[in-house]
Amino acid sequence: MTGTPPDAGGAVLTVHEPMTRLTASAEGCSIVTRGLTKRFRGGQVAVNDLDLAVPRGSVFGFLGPNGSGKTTTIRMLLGLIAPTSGGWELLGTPMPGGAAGVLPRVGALVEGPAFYPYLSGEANLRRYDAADPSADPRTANARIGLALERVGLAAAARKRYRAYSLGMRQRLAIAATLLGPRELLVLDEPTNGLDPQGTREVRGLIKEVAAEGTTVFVSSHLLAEVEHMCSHLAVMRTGRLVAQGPISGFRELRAGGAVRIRVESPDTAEAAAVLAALGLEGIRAGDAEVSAELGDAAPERICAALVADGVAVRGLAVQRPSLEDVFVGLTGEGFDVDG
Ligand SMILES: Nc1ncnc2c1ncn2[C@@H]1O[C@H](COP(=O)(O)OP(=O)(O)OP(=O)(O)O)[C@@H](O)[C@H]1O
Repeated sequence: MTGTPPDAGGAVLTVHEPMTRLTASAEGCSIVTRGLTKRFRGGQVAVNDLDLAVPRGSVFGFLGPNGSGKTTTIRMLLGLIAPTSGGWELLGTPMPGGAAGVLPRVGALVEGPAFYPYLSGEANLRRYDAADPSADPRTANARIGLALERVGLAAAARKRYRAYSLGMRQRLAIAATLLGPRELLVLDEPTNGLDPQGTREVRGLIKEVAAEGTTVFVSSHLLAEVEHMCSHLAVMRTGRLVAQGPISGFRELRAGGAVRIRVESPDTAEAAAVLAALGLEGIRAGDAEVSAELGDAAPERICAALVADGVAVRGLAVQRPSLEDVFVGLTGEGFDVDG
């Protein structure tokens, strides 16, 4: 394989445009995929030639619009479905051959676990624990107690599941993934359907688990969520990886994006003409505002030119691109910013 080495925690952002091939080495990575591809019967290519490198110890946001292939990728990683081609490693071990040794060290939340509404949180976890052949029944109490403690449900352990809030239910689902010591946690859209309070709870919990040294791989279609939680990001678009790297790299991409000047005015045609006469590019006119790329122009000169031309200026703002703009540029689609 040729091309860019994987970023295993450095400051390099790989933007796959045109698609570049990672020399994905397992060193320093909890997850590595090489050319991972899934074509469903019927011809749909859900994941296309995916090269991921997830640094050990990272909180890795796997971001993409609905249908971009996140769940399919996660299901392949966990051995729930077989890839059409390509390979992958978990915790430095080639898969699927190493599954028996590796999967007990990996906690996963893909489809929400089925809990019994009339049983307590603790009793539900006990059922989960009992179903795990690798778990020693003699230490079940300690394991369950610790898992409940870690997700902040120790006080509500005896409450029935049906009395739990949405956030508590999801924390219990995460507790079920933490019944053993895990080096890697894989969570598919863990805050989907949660209210803001539940989202905060789960986000806080993920940060705590990561602070204890567990690598967390978390998928989301919500940009705002991963932005505040993750150290690294990968962005998917229709089954392909468009960029991956530390979040700082995405912020740099934003800093390098075009700064725009926005003029609020009822005289949009005149304002646009003044901006054009000043040599500004990328002019966009709306109902009561006009914007353009600022380039090297000084905002105060633009303001003076508008006023000198008799344009009624109601507002003037210099705008840096948001991280949202960066993603729209990478994926061609917007993300739900607030959920
Ligand atoms: N079992 C299947 N058979 C055929 N097509 C499938 C199957 N599972 C998923 N797909 C298709 O593969 C594509 C990727 O789906 P996937 O669920 O992986 O995306 P996603 O990014 O997780 O989206 P979402 O956030 O909506 O779950 C979609 O077009 C989906 O319709």
